[in-house]
Amino acid sequence: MSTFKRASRALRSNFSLFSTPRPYLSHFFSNQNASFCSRPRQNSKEGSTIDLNEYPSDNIRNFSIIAHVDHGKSTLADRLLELTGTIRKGHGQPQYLDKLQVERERGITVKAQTATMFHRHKFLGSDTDFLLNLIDTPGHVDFSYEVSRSLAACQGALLVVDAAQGVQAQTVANFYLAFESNLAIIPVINKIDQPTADPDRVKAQLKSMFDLDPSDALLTSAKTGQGLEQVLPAVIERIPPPPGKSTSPLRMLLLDSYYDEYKGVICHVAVVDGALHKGDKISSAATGQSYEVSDVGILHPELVPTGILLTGQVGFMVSGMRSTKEARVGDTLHHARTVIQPLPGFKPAKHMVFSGLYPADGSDFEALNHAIERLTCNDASVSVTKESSTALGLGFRCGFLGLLHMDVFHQRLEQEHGAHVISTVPTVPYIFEYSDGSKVEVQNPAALPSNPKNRLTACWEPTVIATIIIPSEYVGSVITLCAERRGEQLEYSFIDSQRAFMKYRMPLREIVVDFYNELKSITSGYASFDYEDSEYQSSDLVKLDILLNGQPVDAMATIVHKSKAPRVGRELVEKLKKFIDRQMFEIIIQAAIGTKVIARETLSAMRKNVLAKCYGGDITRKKKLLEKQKEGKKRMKRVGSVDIPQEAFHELLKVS
Ligand SMILES: Nc1nc2c(ncn2[C@@H]2O[C@H](COP(=O)(O)OP(=O)(O)OP(=O)(O)O)[C@@H](O)[C@H]2O)c(=O)[nH]1
Repeated sequence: MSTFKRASRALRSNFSLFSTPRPYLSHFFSNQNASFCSRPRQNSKEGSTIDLNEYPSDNIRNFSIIAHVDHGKSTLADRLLELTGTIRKGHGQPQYLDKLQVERERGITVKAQTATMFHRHKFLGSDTDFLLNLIDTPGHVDFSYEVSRSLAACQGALLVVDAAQGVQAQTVANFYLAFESNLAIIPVINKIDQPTADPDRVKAQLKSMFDLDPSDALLTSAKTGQGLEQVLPAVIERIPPPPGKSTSPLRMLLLDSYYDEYKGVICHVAVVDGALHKGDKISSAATGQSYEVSDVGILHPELVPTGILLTGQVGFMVSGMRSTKEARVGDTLHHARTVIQPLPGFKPAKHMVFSGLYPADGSDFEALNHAIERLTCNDASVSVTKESSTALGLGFRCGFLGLLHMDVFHQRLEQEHGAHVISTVPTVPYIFEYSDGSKVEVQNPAALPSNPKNRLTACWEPTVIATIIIPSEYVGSVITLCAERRGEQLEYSFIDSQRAFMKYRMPLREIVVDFYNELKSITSGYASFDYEDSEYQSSDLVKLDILLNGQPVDAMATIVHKSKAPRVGRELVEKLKKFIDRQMFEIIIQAAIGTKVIARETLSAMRKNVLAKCYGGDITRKKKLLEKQKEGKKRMKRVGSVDIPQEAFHELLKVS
């Protein structure tokens, strides 16, 4: 029996998810021939005309769309929004719910987004109006925290699988997130319009890996619209209504928040019990602070005030909170002066990589502080502590869920908050033990003394359990890659005749930098990869210092496995030589472990002349080049007497 089946069975015995049809299912099975009305409601609900009292919790369905990257979640969400008349067909903006600039530029979802839709459906023999809350989630492994938070507000999930690619690594991860949250899972085999689509093969995979009944799978094309009419009826019939009690005191879960210049913090909430009205006095279970609700409503998909949110409904609330310190994701909010049992909240985010963020211009520290405050309001999974560096001045040490998450946070700081940032080489959190018995967790290599007073006696590094799914012909090269990255094989099996499934325990630092790219390149893009954190393992680690003209640059220090130190040291100094501009004096670039130099390069003196290639040319062209150089200089950091451009810090990341 496959691991999946075993796990699935074990979990099933704990959660009894699919085995017994639930009461709401019995209706579905006896009404297979019901005629479903999938047209948008004639009286499409607009603005303040929406009366949420018409939607008791029995008429509410809360569901997420989960899938591997690019299997079509956001496109499917678009079609459902159109089908219900929530957005106009051909609104001109594909992946409507991917609103951030970074999401549009990269074509990926990084933030889960909620949208409320209204849909009339023949239920129990009569036309009934339903309120459906759809949450579109990210697919990339770095954002699975967003997925697990979204699932807390749902009773069901559409598990979307590409009809040609079949089950991939994040399909597996997301299935288990939904399964362990005891959600009703509706398999949706999407992209059936593709010439290489093979829905029967995907159905067989869903059966063999997750024990999902092939006849439950919906076949759709979010592109052509084929099969979409089955989706909302399935949501209504197969997903249970939210279980809360309308007569109990108010308890609502704070799902997400963001900062609005005019309104302050806007919170996304799920009302679990009771009801919330505009003007109510509410308290936070986490901080004990009280607020008055100045606005409340639904996301339809923009903010639409309704004055009320009832049991089971998901919407927004404005209450004068000012920062993340007040709007804590996972907090339970309740009416002031009522005693309630707080909701379980969310597991704290586990930070996989840490990096220093410094203002590109040292004097902008306060501006960066402000920008980070605002952005963490919308991304509570980032940890932030102040730190200082001899090379870069005052800045922040931030913990991220992965490198893509770090990159996206960096980009959002620039795009949404105008902050120019230099980020230092990311590191994973190591544990070091000294001869006096003390143990420290090191999130910043610079904090590790190069010549410590007490002798280092042991080091540990974090590991992950990596799941890799690949076409069988690439098995050999993937095994070689994993061995090079110090991986230990835990499982190797076949999903079907064409695809292999492997599990490895690997040091986290081996996979955070460039592992996925390499895996993709050796498998012609066919590999899919996911990981979850695991325990620490003992390791032989050393601190590698970078010195410029004999002076260590703390922001460039890194911790590496001893066996890899000579190669990494050599590559680092070679990269730096390429990226640091020649200056009026000679620069000696060295990599060292303690006092021992292991690599060295020399950059000879000469100032870079940006006009060198500008033969003739009029004065405006020369001025342009000089302006560009000036702009570039703003992004430089002076260490001692050496100017280091931001790209040098970025390039270090790729090597180390
Ligand atoms: N042929 C075809 N292409 C589709 C279909 N659905 C989505 N696509 C395309 O697949 C690509 C990815 O679609 P998205 O909706 O962004 O996928 P996603 O799962 O939301 O992606 P992430 O948010 O990055 O995980 C886009 O180019 C879509 O146009 C479909 O049914 N058929």
